[in-house]
Amino acid sequence: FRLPFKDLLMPPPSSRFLKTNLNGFLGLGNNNNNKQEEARLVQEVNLGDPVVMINNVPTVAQGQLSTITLQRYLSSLVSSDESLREMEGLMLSIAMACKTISTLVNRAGINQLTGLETDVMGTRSGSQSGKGKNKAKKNIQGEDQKKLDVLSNGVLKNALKFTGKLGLLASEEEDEALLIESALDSRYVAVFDPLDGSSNIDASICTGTIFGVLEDDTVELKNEYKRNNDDCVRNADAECVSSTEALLQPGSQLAASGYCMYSSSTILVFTLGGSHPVIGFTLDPQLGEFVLTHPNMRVPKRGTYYSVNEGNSWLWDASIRHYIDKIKRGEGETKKRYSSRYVGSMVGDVHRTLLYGGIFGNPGDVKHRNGKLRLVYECSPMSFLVEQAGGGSCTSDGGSVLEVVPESVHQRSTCWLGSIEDVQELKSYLTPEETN
Ligand SMILES: O=P(O)(O)OC[C@H]1O[C@](O)(COP(=O)(O)O)[C@@H](O)[C@@H]1O
Repeated sequence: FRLPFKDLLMPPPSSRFLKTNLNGFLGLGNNNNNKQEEARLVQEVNLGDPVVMINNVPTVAQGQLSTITLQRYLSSLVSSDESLREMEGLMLSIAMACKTISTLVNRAGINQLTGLETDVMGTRSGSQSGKGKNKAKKNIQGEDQKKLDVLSNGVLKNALKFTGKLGLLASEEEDEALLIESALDSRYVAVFDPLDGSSNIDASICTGTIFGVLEDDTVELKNEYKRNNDDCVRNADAECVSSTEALLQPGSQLAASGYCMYSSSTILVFTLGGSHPVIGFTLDPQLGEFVLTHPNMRVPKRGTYYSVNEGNSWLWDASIRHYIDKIKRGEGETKKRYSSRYVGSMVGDVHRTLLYGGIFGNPGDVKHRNGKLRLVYECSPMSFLVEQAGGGSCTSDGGSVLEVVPESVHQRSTCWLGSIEDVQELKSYLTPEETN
């Protein structure tokens, strides 16, 4: 069956999807008891009894995990902690956007959504053909934007705006932070990379969405708005741009962070910080719902994989080259030889590191001192998540990623994260004086 294109940008209609297609998927004929079975399934996955939580970790009988949808998990959390109600709305909107982006990514080749986002240039400047030349659009960091970068950005931006729970947002694909006039009183601000690893998108290699939610100093936002006579500076899309510092908070201040990985499965992994676990939900294509698959993700204390772009090793600091050399020769603390695993999509490499352990890094080098990754919407949200799962993270000078105070929304930062013992071993190379 084919979904008309416009439906791709609409929130995936889980129950309608279920109603129209479950029979087909489950190969059920359409007689009465199948209808009852269908109704029971809808009932159970969406509403069901409150989820039993021990220390905020959903605790269910084996084999029952997948009856817990994201919606059910969040409503159970809110039933025991009303202060999470706004976060529930935000997470459900982020999940809806990720479902939509997952569909866009899966069908990119079918819908001609691969390739670069372009501008038609020079029609008037007397070009012979009279036809303009397509020129790749670039984001503020000078990177070519993929069509799916721009589409995913639109999907997530609108999903967050529509919640009415966010006063400010920043994205890798937006030159400036955007003030949401209709929600200046809201409690939260959000940062995101709508499609991370987009250099892999046209080859259908895993990509992902990274997000972070911070508590907001609303007064600051309102004052800025007031200072502009209840108006604001607007960008080409008439959106309010903001120069407030509400987004420039260290990662340790995050109220929630996570990613959604688009790969052989679509997996949403996040934490609400504090006493909440790092938890993972897999998109069930039959139900169109995220169902619980990873109730309490913990990074193994030690791994046997390193994940870094070794193509740049000749440009690295000697201490980093020394560390990687030692662990791959089996001359590190464990005397085990480490294997290299590198997808080139941070979300994919971090997801594997969260599950299997080891270390992922974007170390920076003599050419790019601060590496390639952005602090506010890549390094901080991912470090917050990995540390919440019992792992570690640091910058290439051995400092804490989560304590770096951003000076600008798009600033880059070096970043290492993974198993706590692996990060500590790396730090012993980066700051020998501190560790000896
Ligand atoms: O090409 P390099 O230097 O290995 O860098 C790869 C890194 O860059 C990224 O692709 C940056 O992501 P974007 O696609 O969001 O710009 C990361 O996903 C990945 O870890």
